[in-house]
Amino acid sequence: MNGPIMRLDDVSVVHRIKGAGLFGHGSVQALNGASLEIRAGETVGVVGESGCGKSTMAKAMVGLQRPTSGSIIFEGRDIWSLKDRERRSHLGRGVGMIFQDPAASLNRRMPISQVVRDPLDVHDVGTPKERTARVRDLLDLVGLPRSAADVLPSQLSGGQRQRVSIARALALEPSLVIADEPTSALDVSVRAQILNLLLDLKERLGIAMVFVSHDIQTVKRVSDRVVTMYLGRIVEETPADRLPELAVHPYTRALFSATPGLLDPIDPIPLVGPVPSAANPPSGCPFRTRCWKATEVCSELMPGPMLAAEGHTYRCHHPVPAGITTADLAASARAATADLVKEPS
Ligand SMILES: Nc1ncnc2c1ncn2[C@@H]1O[C@H](COP(=O)(O)OP(=O)(O)OP(=O)(O)O)[C@@H](O)[C@H]1O
Repeated sequence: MNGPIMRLDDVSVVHRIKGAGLFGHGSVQALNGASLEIRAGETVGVVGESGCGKSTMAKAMVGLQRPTSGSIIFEGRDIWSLKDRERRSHLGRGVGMIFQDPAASLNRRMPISQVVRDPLDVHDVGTPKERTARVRDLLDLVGLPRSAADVLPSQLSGGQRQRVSIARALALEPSLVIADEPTSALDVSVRAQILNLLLDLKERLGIAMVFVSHDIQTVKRVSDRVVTMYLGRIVEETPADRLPELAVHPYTRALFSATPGLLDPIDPIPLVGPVPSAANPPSGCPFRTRCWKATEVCSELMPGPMLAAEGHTYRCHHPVPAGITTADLAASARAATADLVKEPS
């Protein structure tokens, strides 16, 4: 299958906040007009600073967050137009979710065998005997000893618990796994093991994956395509092997320029000030208040998606021209923002 297995079409999520704003209420646009396609077997990485909407998008894809507008089509069905029960069944069978913190996402009173078996019971898959055998296979698949079946999550290490989460996410043979920071709550020593397990299983089972992470180096390594988000918007979608030097959005360049190990020498592009509040975003392009290339048009108009190359789209009025290195960009950003950016003391 070459077409997308999941398609997001102009998806927005607005949270109402009680007790905020002049009249005792306000809103946060956590996701703003996100459009994205996920194809069978591919890995799409999602990067961006804290609060840019990565988790909100992931939750909408897996059925945990209803969009305020827009549609999400998974395997031919518009998931948010389905009745709750149908949606749970369609997504539950087709999409697995791996959360950041396995300690919080596993029912602490259930023995591991039941945690892994739960999706099979809920979706009434196979006979009781087949379910028991499937749990054994899943524990083998994720490298847990069979003795782990009888213990509680609290009796396992963090890495082992994340193996349980992976087994549970794979129980119904999904075609798509959404992994939201799957290794960041783990000890550094086991992160690589869990990441390698996830990638190995994804490859062997031909699953597509959405990989949300702050760890930009890892995202680049594991992804086919990388989506950059800023203040609820997807601002660039780039084939991973073109990163960082062929990214054309100033924000993608800035984000990657501050990541050790990608450019030698590392030369961070300075940005002005913090990320604005999602409750009160700037007009036009949300990045313009921190962007050294911004002009008047940026405050008036959010740029539409534009095509840089096959599989490479961006939303920017002043994309970085081809051939400009990050070092050149860092120099021009420093010159443009010299009086605005405070050097760290
Ligand atoms: N339930 C909620 N109610 C109100 N605001 C929310 C809610 N969930 C998220 N937000 C806000 O929506 C925005 C996007 O949040 P989200 O968690 O999706 O970002 P993120 O990129 O995943 O951040 P992080 O990397 O820190 O997990 C943030 O401003 C956040 O404070």
